[in-house]
Amino acid sequence: MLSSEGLYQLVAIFGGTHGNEMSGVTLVNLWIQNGKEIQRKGVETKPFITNPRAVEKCTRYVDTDLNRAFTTENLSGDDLPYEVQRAQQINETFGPKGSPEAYDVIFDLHNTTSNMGCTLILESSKDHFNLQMMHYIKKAIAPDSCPVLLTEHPLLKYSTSRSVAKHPIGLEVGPQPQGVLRSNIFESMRLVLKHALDFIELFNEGLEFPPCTVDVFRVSEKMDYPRDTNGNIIAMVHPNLQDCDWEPLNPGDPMFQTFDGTTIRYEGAGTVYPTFINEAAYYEKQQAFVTTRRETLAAGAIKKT
Ligand SMILES: CC(=O)N[C@@H](CC(=O)O)C(=O)O
Ligand SMILES: [Zn+2]
Repeated sequence: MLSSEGLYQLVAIFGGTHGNEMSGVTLVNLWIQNGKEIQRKGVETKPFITNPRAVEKCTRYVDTDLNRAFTTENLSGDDLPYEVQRAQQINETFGPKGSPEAYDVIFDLHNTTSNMGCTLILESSKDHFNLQMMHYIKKAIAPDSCPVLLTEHPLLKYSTSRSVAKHPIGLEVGPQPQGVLRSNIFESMRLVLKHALDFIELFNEGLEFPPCTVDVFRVSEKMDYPRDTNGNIIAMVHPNLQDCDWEPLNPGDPMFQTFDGTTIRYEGAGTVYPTFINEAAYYEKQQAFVTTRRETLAAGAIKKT
């Protein structure tokens, strides 16, 4: 049985890791003013704006993407774009990454322009605490769905802000345009967070969570837009694929549509489940969507000692 020690859980809620993703920015600012909604017995929860300059400018970042900046080199380096300095400060306050002093749990609140609904992002298939939490949230939110995206991948994994915590959890809710607040998206993010904090409180009170399984979508392949030799995009996401995050894409299915109306089809080996379809922030990352594959993960029992 996996267990955790200590009198209380140290929890942080990050908003504004991307300054134009308004649900997290707004919720965190709300909770900085009045934290009653996020208080739980035996849990210390700190709401925190991770990239205040980007929030001020309502832009994803100022110099470089903060949610890619938490690499070992960055965290010890000293040439320093704004977001790298910020990464070092965040690592000091909420980490150090990989150390016993690090925060137990960090929720990092994001919005996407993709039609992903309310997605939980898991970084490790071996994080039984997070798997148990996600199992709890999925049950609490049913019949609404709450897909889990597993970003564990030898090449596609990236070094997130939340990765300084022992148990990093990304919350990705969409569709919502950059710089825009939509009440439905805001409220669904808030509700998932409520269930997540309830889970931590129950765990902290000594409740035992029996073994369980969690269905996840594991990141498989990054798909770029078709481009000409100058790097310019020559096709758009096909209308049959647009907004169809988490739905099966089979070999032969339409994937892109060129400006003269030609269909480009998916030619992979088997069925995949695309997500982050047409995410605005990923044009600069040469990514039209990612494919995922379904998997069932097992979580062992957990109980606080
Ligand atoms: C649209 C967006 O910003 N998504 C996040 C996903 C994550 O937090 O893992 C990112 O690319 O950093
Ligand atoms: Zn984001």
